[in-house]
Amino acid sequence: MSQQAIQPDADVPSGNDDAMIEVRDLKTYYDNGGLFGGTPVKAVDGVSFDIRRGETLGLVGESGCGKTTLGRTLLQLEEATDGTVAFDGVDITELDGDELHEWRRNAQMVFQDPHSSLNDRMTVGEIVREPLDVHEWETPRERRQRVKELLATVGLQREHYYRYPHQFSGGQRQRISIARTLALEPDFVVLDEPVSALDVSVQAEIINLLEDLQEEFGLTYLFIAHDLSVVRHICDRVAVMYLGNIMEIGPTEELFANPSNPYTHSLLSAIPEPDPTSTRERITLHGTPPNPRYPPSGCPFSTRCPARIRPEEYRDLDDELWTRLNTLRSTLHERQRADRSVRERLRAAMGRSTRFGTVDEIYDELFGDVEVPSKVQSVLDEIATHVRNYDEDEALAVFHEEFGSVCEAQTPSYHQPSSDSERKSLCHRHDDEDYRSPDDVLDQRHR
Ligand SMILES: Nc1ncnc2c1ncn2[C@@H]1O[C@H](COP(=O)(O)OP(=O)(O)OP(=O)(O)O)[C@@H](O)[C@H]1O
Repeated sequence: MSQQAIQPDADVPSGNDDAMIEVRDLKTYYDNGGLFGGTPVKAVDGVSFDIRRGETLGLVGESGCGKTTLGRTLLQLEEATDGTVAFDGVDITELDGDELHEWRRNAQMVFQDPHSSLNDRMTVGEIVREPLDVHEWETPRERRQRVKELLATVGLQREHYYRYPHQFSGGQRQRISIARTLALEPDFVVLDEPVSALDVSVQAEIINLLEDLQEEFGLTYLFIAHDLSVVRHICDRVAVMYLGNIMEIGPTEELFANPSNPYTHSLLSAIPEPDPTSTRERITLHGTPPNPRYPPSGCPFSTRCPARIRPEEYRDLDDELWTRLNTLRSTLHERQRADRSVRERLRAAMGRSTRFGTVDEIYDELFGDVEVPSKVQSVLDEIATHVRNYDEDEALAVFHEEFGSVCEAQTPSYHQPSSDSERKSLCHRHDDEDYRSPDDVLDQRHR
């Protein structure tokens, strides 16, 4: 099988000519704007992908991984820090003023919560008409007429024009938002968790409406969602995001049936298994994602990855112990970045307990009930000495020296199973000359 590596910042060939939006090495950092700048939050940290005309691309990942920021940056509601977003060949990150105002007609967003996204002091008619007013579309009479048609299109009644949003249910309010979104006949719509806030019974109605509208008006969607079953139903392709990066992208059914990336494996494994005879174990993701202000070195997923590559001499170490060692690494990272107040330091110096557990507590918690070989124990002892001296940097250096691998030493490249494949996955393990594949490792450990 030939493997083709693409650097994350490379101009990724789309493999198809029907790309409506081409995103290349896009970064969106939030700067707190403090006096001395400070370290920015890397909400989107170098993503490249295409969105094809007429498709629905799903965007999934844990809370805080950068989905909304990415969606907003595609619409220029957030300013890109770096990279390009070409919309029908025009780099919209370069637009401003009148050009940006004019371009905005093409692209709209539907928000998660229909209760807070509609202005309760405006009538439904005024809300839906507002974009037409802003863009001075035709005459006021024609605008009113258009709004009434839009209300009918989304399954509301023309008489609803004069009512207020609070008179409507959640599902109806989301229909109002959708009507407003369609007012200027956009080509591209970002749907940011459009059904998450709705009752399950209403979710299907709104999903059906979105599918009908897509067909009728030839819309292209970016569908941001937590609920993977909805994504599986509605999306043609899916991008899986973690800590500002796209870990895997590919056709929905292929990706759900046969995930390539360890993060996709972990995310899908959280969905209840429909087959009761399946012997596959759930993969439990330990800890929370790292702070996007201080992403780890190497692979973004390395601190939690159930398939992290081990140094040769630890290949056969007990899996549970290996997991605990990874948890220790995450804990050291968190302590390294935590803002320790003067009071905390004083309490520690006086031997009183602090909100930072002592290293003995942490070791007891992590290693108290597992057998630790003497070689590992002596490294743990060395790490503990540095932690007692509040030198987490040195503790991590010792950790990486002994237990580290390519996963934290180098940023992985994207791999495609073959040059014409639509799948891409960001993981060192795809380099099958040197390592076992993610599938192999996870199958063995989680069967
Ligand atoms: N305006 C902002 N200023 C600073 N940081 C921000 C801002 N907006 C988002 N962030 C941070 O950027 C990161 C990505 O946030 P974002 O809302 O894009 O993630 P998400 O995947 O959409 O999360 P959720 O699923 O919870 O909506 C988070 O760490 C978040 O705290």
